[in-house]
Amino acid sequence: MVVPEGEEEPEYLTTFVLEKDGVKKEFTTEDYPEDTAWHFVESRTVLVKEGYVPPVHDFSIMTWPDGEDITEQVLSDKGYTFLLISPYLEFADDSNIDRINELYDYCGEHGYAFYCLTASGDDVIGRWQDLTGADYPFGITDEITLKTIVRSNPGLVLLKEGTVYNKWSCNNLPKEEDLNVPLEDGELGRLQSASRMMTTLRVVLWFLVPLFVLVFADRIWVGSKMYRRMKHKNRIINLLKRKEMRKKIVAGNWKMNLNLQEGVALATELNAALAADKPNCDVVICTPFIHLASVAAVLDAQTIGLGAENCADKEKGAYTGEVSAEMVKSTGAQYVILGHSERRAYYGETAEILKEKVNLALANGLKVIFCIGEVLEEREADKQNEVVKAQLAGSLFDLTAEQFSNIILAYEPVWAIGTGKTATAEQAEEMHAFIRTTIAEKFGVEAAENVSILYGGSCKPSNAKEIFAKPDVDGGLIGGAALKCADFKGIIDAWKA
Ligand SMILES: O=C[C@H](O)COP(=O)(O)O
Repeated sequence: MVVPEGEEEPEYLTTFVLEKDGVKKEFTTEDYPEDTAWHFVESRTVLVKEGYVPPVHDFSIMTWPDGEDITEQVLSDKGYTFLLISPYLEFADDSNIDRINELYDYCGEHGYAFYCLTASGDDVIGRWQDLTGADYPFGITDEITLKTIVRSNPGLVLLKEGTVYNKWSCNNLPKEEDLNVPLEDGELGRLQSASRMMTTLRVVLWFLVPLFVLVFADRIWVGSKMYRRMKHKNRIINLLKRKEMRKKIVAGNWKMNLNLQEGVALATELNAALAADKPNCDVVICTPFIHLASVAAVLDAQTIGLGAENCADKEKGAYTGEVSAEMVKSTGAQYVILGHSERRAYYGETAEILKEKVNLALANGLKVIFCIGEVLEEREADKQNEVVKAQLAGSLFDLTAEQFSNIILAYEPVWAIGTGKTATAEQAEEMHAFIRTTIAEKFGVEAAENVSILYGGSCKPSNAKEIFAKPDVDGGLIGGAALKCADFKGIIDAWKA
């Protein structure tokens, strides 16, 4: 044992109880008998003078059977010493004897000391040797001391210079593979505190680092969620900004209602109402062919645009009852509705026919209000996007971007037309956003941002404001409510704050 400078070495007294001819007697290291007829019974160590408390104390080893005190030799050994600790060999667990013997062989190979320390008597030690084939040397140590060193019986301690480097219970002895390298090069020979550091490091690596990664990932996720929210918010703001730049339109579709006089009267009334209260949006009325020229005459073209509800898919010629795009244009009209669901359903207008009509209308300088929308069964089958996309593609996707700039789209869910059933503002926005995305994919973002998309289907003064407030809704195509000036104006006024 190395005692630091300035410290006093403590003094211990070890007494040994030996027995001869049935008589027990106590001895110390001073008067330990050389007579081998004395048999060891037990030993006790007591502190007689306090001093430096070494890592291992209250400890002495007398060799067995010679009784040589090797305590100092063991504790000051600069090399490794294994101590197999068994206060009572008679009660020791002998199930790992082979491992202990292997360990002793390992010590022999590498020059490490190995002792079995016990407080058991001669007979017991001898029996243990017979039983286990133990070749290792034995030392006698006080049983209490041994019990305080390790609780397991037997237990194993690795010492170096009086410092305990490692301890094992009998069920957790060094494994065979641990003994493949010298103690100097392996984990076994590391000071336990260093091992604890390694353990701590392992905990950090296996537990804290993943925990940190998880926390970090969680923060990133929260951050990205916030970022997505911000992005979404910004997108809405941008959409609303872009919306400001798009044309806001309220268009009326009189359908097959009103005779000429009624139509002219309604147009005149509307013209006066909007002259008195200027609208915040473009206003268009689409009338039957017979009204066009007369209505054109009463409208202030700066305030109210005029459109037809249809035009022929032929340029001109022997098509009895048809009205060409060129004829529509000649009345003073600037717009034409094409692809209305009623034309598709009742007059068999296919995507191909509509494509012809669109081309002719554009060629004659008309702006086209092109209608698209799904029927109830299609919505119930969740096919609305597919249907609308096909309608767009079937009639408009051959246009150039420049031609497309003269198209106004009108989404009219057929199940909401004239039924009093309105799509919710959210349903409308969802579809309008989808339409805009579809246009962006085909004609580019700029075209998509510029195209006005109107909502049609039971739009009234009472619901127009909510629907028009949606970022992708740019106005309405109004049927029934366009036949009364007050209702139509009420919808137009939805664009006012
Ligand atoms: O063209 C207009 C639409 O078909 C909407 O008609 P509605 O407002 O009577 O439902």
